[in-house]
Amino acid sequence: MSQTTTIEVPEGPRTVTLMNGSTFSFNSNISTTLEKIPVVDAGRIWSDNLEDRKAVAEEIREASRNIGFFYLVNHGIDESYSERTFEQAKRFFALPEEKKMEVFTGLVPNEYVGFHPMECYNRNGWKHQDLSEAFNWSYDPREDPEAAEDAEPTVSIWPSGVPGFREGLYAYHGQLLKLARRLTRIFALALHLPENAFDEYVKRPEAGMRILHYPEQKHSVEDQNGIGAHTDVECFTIVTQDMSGGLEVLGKNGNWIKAEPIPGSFVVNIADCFMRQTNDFFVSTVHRVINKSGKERYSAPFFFGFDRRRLLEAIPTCVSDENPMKYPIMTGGEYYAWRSNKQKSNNVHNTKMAR
Ligand SMILES: O=C(O)CCC(=O)C(=O)O
Ligand SMILES: [Fe+2]
Repeated sequence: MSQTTTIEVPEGPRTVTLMNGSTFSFNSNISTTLEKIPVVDAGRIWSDNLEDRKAVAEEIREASRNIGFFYLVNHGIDESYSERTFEQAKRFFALPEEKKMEVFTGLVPNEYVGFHPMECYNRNGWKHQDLSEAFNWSYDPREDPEAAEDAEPTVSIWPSGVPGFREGLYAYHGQLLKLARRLTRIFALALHLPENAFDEYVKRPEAGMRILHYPEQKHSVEDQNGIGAHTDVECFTIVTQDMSGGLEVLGKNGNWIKAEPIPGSFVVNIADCFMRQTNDFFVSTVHRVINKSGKERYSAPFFFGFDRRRLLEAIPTCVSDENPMKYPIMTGGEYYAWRSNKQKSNNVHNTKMAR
């Protein structure tokens, strides 16, 4: 999600500066499956036995500190929810551009919600704009079966005259909320904290979601991304991808690793707030999408983080006198708004509108 700009390096590795301020390099645009993304069996996260939950938490701990990505299989969410979401995505993206622009993201300050048109960002400053379009929506307590009484919604904008669109998307969102709250408990165990350590932080979570459409790649992979290399903003992301492939993860050695689709699985990745709060113990790994499948690709990432009213403080097991907190402390709300505005300021439609 975050925006990036390229520092031109004529030959050798390409270097990119991320929206969170850090810089990374990669060796070439070739991606392989030589390195493997770990597969975690989610069945045990629902076990009544604490030892089972601790065992799966240790697997997630290792994945989160080493590569920052893992597949989650056997998660228990019926596939009909993702199928319905992809049907709604196909329907929405097929609408005329003027209709989609009725919910243009530029209409909502400080939030990342609404429609992000095709080729409106160029996250890595490549020759051609990123070849994807997206629609984002956010947390609404009316759609959360476990909502706290005082929970306020974050604004979302919905297109008129598209019956079933909002309902279909929130049906899946509600299922993912339940899974994400459970995973938050497992992440607490993974950080060697009591299982309920983060419960208060996700009663009113930051829980935005998006549907994305990537047409078939038009230009060379040297000149265009589907979504350019970036890191996500919140604590962790749960991605549903179709069977097209194209999601790539940057390994520590600077090579791109393919996150090949595993039917019925999620791809889970650590995002920047968790990296900050764990003082870099968990890695928020750079990733991108280039759709070389020869067909349209659809995906649905769910971004989960802590209550925006709370401070993003250091996690106690990740700081010490020898290893003090590296990041300034601010509320979730301050951090999310800063990132949304930074990303959206690079939307070419905003520039056009300002002229
Ligand atoms: O489409 C995907 O598989 C991932 C998209 C993504 O990384 C994002 O929206 O942050
Ligand atoms: Fe992402």
